[in-house]
Amino acid sequence: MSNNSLAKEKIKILLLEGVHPSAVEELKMKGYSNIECISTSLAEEDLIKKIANVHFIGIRSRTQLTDYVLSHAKKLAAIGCFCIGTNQVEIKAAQKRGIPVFNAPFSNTRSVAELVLGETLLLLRGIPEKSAKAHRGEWHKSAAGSVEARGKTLGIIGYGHIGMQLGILAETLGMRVRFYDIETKLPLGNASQASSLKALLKEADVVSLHVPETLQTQNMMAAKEFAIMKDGVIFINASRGTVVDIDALADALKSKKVAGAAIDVFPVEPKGNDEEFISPLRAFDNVILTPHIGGSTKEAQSNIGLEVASKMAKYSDNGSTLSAVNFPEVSLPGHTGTSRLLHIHRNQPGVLTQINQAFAKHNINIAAQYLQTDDQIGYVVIDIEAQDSALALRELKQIDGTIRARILH
Ligand SMILES: NC(=O)C1=CN([C@@H]2O[C@H](COP(=O)(O)OP(=O)(O)OC[C@H]3O[C@@H](n4cnc5c(N)ncnc54)[C@H](O)[C@@H]3O)[C@@H](O)[C@H]2O)C=CC1
Ligand SMILES: O=C(O)CCC(=O)C(=O)O
Repeated sequence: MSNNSLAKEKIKILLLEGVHPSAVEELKMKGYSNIECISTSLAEEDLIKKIANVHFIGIRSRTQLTDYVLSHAKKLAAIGCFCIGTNQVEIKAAQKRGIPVFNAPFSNTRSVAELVLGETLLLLRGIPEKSAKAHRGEWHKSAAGSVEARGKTLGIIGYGHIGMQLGILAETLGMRVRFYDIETKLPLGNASQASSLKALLKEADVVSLHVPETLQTQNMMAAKEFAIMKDGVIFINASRGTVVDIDALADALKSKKVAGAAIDVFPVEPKGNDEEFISPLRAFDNVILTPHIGGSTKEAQSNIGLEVASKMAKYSDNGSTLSAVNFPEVSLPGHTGTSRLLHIHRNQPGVLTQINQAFAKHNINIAAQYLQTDDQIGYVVIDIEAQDSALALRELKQIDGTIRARILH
């Protein structure tokens, strides 16, 4: 966004990847009309051209907002990830440019948990394989290898929002729930925390992954981990594709170590519905393959649209950064009769003192001031008399450590 206040109709918003229309409705209701919607992600060179002119961008999981792409986003004020995962954005690169990133941390939780539970039931009965055979005209009526979920152990790796929700649903079927997490977590229902990943893998009949993509979770399921699992284990991944070594999974399926799997996310995913999906897992009838649709339900998408759009509008309207993933969180009251200025700076000693001294020098009266910092940046919001705003902005831009300063309105 330019450094000065911009009329709402001039604020350009780009929504990619078929973000739900509820987002557009919400933005329009808040007075934003300059919205472009594109149903796919964009190739890097197209993205770079588009992003150069927008103030807000909304994406889902496919658009890669790298440091390089963001270096072309000179006007960008904020990023909305219309999903849970934010690994597709170089978060630190956005932060160092003073760009907050918002997401929807809960809106598709239930959808993922329901899908995983359904897949668990189907895989425990060998349904994908039997169904594939029936499609080819083969009649495979047999109880061999088919078991009930009741009494089986579900091992959840990553006991966050989705893992917890899944655990509760699985208990209603009579499953025993164990989980592994790097944090000590309060178990819901009768679930209990395993002392180590190895301990969990040894005892689970069904292993389901619900961790974020991080350096630590990269290939966290590889040959060594499959070897520890029970023979005939069911394996589910609806977290991120980078978490599982797919070749190791293919080997474990070939050797029947893994009796069935459901995979929703892949190390490399097609950019759009017209691109071929390539994976060694296509060879297996006992693997449910889904095109990253864990969170793709009407309910989830509609809620996500509303949630993220309202966070972007709130930031644009009054500077609130509540629940931004890379920014100091400031929840702000509205301001009437004053002008609001935002100042984003590197977190170094003395910035607030410099600001207050600069304002005092010109007798600029501060009606309200809010400051939050994290380890990297500081975020100050200042309400002043409207007539002082241009001068105040000039002063803010001179402050040592400034990343961005602008007048909201
Ligand atoms: N397939 C799909 O469409 C969807 C996929 N997702 C993916 O699912 C992931 C999980 O979502 P939520 O449960 O909402 O996230 P969350 O942040 O609530 O929970 C993640 C949990 O994983 C734990 N964790 C992190 N690193 C770990 C490690 N190395 N070992 C064990 N535990 C670890 C965390 O402590 C936390 O408890 C998201 O990050 C996203 O990538 C989310 C929604 C839809
Ligand atoms: O629905 C999407 O586009 C992505 C869902 C997802 O993986 C997430 O919310 O992290």
